[in-house]
Amino acid sequence: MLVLLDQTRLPAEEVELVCTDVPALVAAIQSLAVRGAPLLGIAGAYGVALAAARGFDVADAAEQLAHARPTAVNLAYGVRRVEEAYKAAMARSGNGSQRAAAQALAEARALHREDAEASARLSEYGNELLGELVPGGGLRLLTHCNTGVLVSGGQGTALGVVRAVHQAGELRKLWVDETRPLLQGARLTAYEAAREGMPYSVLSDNAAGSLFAEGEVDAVLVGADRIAADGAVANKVGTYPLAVLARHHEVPFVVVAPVTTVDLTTERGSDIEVEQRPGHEVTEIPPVHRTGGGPETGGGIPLAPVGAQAYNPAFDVTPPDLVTAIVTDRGVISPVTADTVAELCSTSRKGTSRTRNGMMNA
Ligand SMILES: CSC[C@@H](O)[C@@H](O)C(=O)COP(=O)(O)O
Repeated sequence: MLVLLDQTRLPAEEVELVCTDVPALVAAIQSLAVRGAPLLGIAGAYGVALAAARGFDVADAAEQLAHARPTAVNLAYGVRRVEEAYKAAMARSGNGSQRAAAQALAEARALHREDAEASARLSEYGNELLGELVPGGGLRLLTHCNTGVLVSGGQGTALGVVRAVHQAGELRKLWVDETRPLLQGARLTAYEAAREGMPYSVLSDNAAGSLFAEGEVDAVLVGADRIAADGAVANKVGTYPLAVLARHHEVPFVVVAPVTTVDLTTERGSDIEVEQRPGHEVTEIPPVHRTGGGPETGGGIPLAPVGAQAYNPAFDVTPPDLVTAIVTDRGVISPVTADTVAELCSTSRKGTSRTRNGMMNA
């Protein structure tokens, strides 16, 4: 079985969600009980291992899991990687499905461990980059959605960098966008920031403009769900307006993501499939415990007339020219162009990679 922390119940309760089969895990992914690009990859990987261990149809399980949500490329990456390991082990051992199941689990664990290692490098490189972009320390950082330990095998992506800045004694303020409609910022990032003792404030998403105008933001740090070959970045809806604000106010806009989030098979940002979610997430305040209420409602407190139509994309796409830098576990991409993305992706994991201004990271 797979035991997850149910993120829909945070910060009120820390409740475990036990998945004993693939449909339960698919439901957990779709309800955002488990969410965030790197964690989706890890969960998908373990989901395939679970299917193998329990004797389910692994190809069918992989298909269901890979398509549970469309935007975060890490989900399909994790699923397909473990599926391939299982298939290769089956081919080697004939009918030895137990051995193949063990191989699938080993592959999921390897992916989990690699994500933790990648996140440590992201924190290090991101912290270094901020030191260059905003010299002098005492940083006021703005972030969107949730990108910390809750979504990673390690410290996370953007919030992992914030944590490194905080541990270095250089975080003056973390501005936490509430991240409507599902409030991953107010519920989850604030939960992590509080546990870490960070100085933070939650703001409504539409207060970000006045915060920039008052000169209160030194840099924006966000994660990514998919980075296209042209450097466009899909991330939680509300990221693109922050990038526009950052450009207008001449504030660095930095994306932090493992290289597994770069999808060279998606040529342009406009090719990225953006998940559309149910309207009731916008038109209702969600109940902590879903009680049903029919197809038109999510069982929450109505904010709009029942039956109101809603526009509810889960993500938006920020064009590369608005991105100051992408911090990856292989180094920093800046400027962000199709060429610099391709160059970074072509470097070997253990090799050196060019970073901004020709500097090198080990
Ligand atoms: C490290 S997480 C990067 C992204 O996955 C994160 O910013 C995000 O958009 C998560 O969206 P969610 O819909 O909560 O899964």
